[in-house]
Amino acid sequence: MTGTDASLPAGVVRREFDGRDRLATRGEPVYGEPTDGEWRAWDAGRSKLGGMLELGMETGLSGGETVLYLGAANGTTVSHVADFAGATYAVEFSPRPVRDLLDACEPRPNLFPLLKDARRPETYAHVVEADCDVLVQDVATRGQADVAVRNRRFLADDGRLLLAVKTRSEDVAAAPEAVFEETVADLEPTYEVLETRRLGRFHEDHLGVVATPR
Ligand SMILES: C[S@@+](CC[C@H](N)C(=O)[O-])C[C@H]1O[C@@H](n2cnc3c(N)ncnc32)[C@H](O)[C@@H]1O
Repeated sequence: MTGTDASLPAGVVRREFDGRDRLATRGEPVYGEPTDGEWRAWDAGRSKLGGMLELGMETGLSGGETVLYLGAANGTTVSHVADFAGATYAVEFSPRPVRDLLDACEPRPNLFPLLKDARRPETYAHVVEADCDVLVQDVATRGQADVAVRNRRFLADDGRLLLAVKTRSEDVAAAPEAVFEETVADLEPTYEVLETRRLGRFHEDHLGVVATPR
């Protein structure tokens, strides 16, 4: 059974895998996820964006968007994004996961891997197209708000930032709430924050943020 859900982008459905209702996209499998015909389960426990969609956050995604994805790792989430989006630029600075990312890119002509540091957007500004619709960020590094601010230049004025903030990447000792507040405060001059939600059920100590450029 496949169900469409108005809050999900076109190309993302709810579908039953092994008796469990899961998010799914259509594409080649990447990380050993269950498949059913051309559908592949999107494991929200391994994907912050998947968790944001599962929790019903208003991501503004409708399908077909141009996406800049920061912190692509080995392609788990960005491969699902490329299954429903348009041109998808995947930035990752660690060479090891990029080898797997290249495999995920092979059957996806709209997915472009960039072995780059997301703190240095000037190093990929010549490749990424202007006015992206969506900036997805999951870098799990210190200075997550600063990375989002630096990459604002790629977003259209009415675009969306979909950010996963990991508290322990900022300060292992600080209370998660304090880190979340500080991160949102650092975003505020550059972005209007539309929604925040703890991703707890899927990702401990992570905050999902939806924002739009000011
Ligand atoms: C939590 S993992 C990302 C998981 C991935 N988003 C997914 O859901 O499939 C964080 C990734 O961010 C990468 N990263 C951290 N700092 C970075 C930076 N400054 N530039 C690019 N990538 C970075 C790490 O190497 C790591 O692969």
